[in-house]
Amino acid sequence: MNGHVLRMDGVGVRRGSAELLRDVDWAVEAEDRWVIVGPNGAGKTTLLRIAAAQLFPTRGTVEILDERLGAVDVFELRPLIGFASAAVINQVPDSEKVADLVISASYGFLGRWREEYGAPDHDRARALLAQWGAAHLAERRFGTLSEGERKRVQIARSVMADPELLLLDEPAAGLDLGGREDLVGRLSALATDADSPALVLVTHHVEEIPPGFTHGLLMREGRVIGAGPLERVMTADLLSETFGLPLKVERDDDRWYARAV
Ligand SMILES: Nc1ncnc2c1ncn2[C@@H]1O[C@H](COP(=O)(O)OP(=O)(O)OP(=O)(O)O)[C@@H](O)[C@H]1O
Repeated sequence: MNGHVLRMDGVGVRRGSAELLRDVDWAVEAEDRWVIVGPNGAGKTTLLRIAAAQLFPTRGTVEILDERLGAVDVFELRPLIGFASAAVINQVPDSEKVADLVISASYGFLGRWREEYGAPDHDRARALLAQWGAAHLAERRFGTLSEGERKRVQIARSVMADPELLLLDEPAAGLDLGGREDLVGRLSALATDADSPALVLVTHHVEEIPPGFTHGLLMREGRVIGAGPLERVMTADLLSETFGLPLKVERDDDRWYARAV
């Protein structure tokens, strides 16, 4: 690989007269841990879906794991990318057993449609559920889980296939304070593990940025407002421009906080 896990140049997405993304240049390297921060409708999920090889841009070029989007079979590429998002998880039938949902990711499927899973697959699925604090949910039906429980299972599933790029779309959305802090801690452990894949996490809240994340991409109205090392982009000026209101930004013990002034 040339060092980039993901590279976008001049990426734009248009739907009718709406510009969902405009002129996005972005590069993610293997050791990077990125957060994408921006208000509702900024284009974060659209950008993530391109990174997940789920959506083709209208303009620009995209390289994922050294393959050019548009010139590669996306069905070969997608199993190398972990993607935890509401859009994926909403397709899971309520009756799906949690352990089966996680294990089926080893072949890039949703639902346990293949039957030839071996003991190592089962062991890995159980270990991942334990790593994300969901070991006790393995035998439950997905439809019976709470929002926070679903998030944990979703992340365990997204790492099952040992991806080279892991994309997490708002993993802390809908969690209570204890659940959020627990998840931030687990994501921080993931971020600081040198064996982890390149990480990209989307959030609306700077308080949810786990320690160990290294870079930030700030988005507003489909454009990049700032991109680079976290300490360079998490400034009051750039975040105020991103959210369209004057903000005060503080850092304490590797966590970030923002409030209106
Ligand atoms: N097919 C479409 N036609 C027109 N506009 C669209 C279409 N699909 C998405 N949009 C708009 O594109 C914008 C970006 O959507 P996207 O889901 O990427 O934003 P987001 O930053 O993830 O938002 P949120 O934080 O609310 O999840 C939104 O304003 C959305 O309404």
